[in-house]
Amino acid sequence: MTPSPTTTIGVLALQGAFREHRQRLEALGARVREVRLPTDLSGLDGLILPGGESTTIARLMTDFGLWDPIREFHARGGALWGTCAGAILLAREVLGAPPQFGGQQDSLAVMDLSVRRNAFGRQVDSFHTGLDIPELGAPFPAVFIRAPVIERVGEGVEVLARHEGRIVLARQGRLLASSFHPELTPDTRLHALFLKMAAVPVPG
Ligand SMILES: NC(=O)CC[C@H](N)C(=O)O
Repeated sequence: MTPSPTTTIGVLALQGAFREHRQRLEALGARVREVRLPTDLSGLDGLILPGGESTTIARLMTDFGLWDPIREFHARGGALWGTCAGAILLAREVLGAPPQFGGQQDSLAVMDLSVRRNAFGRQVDSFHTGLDIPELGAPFPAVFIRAPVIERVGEGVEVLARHEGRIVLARQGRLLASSFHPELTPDTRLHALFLKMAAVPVPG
C-alpha cells in the first residue's frame, strides 16, 4: 500500500528500538517524526511506542511530560501502536511489575487489555517464530524478546494472533498492541497495517 503523502507517523524516541520502526515506515513511503516532547505530537496521524524497557520509557515519559499529551492525542483520533514494552504502556492493567515498584506500574491505560510483563521467561528465552496472522496471510516472522503476553482483552478488542494459544497481537479501534518486535525483521506488513489504521479519517 502507498500511504497518502500526508500520513505522518511519530515514533516515541526516548529509549528502545525506535530507529528500526522509523526505517520500516520510511520503506513504506510514510513521513516519520521522532517524538520526545509534547509539541512533537502536533499534526501526527499515528504514534508508535517501541519496545525497550517499559519502566525506563515510563520514567522518561514522566520527565518529558508526555502522559496526558499522548492520551489527548489518542482522544483526538490519533492511532497508537505499542510493540512489546510499548504494548505494556498502552494497557489498562499491567501485571508482573517488579516488587520495587510495589507491583504497580504506570501505563497510558487507553487499551482494554491486561498485559503480563516478561511472560515468556527471561532474556535467554527470547525466540522467533513464524506467526500465523490470518489478516496478513503468510506467516509473519515474529521476534519475541523478554516479551509480555496479553492475558485479558476487553469487549471491543479483536485478537489478531496467538502464539501457543496466548494472545500476542490485538486491535481496538485505532489501537494496536503486539508482544513481539515487527521492526526487527524486514517484513513491513504490520507497519503497512498500522499506516492504514492511522490514515483513516477521524469520524465527526
Ligand atoms: N523487548 C521488550 O520491549 C521487552 C519489554 C520488557 N521486558 C519490559 O517489560 O518492559
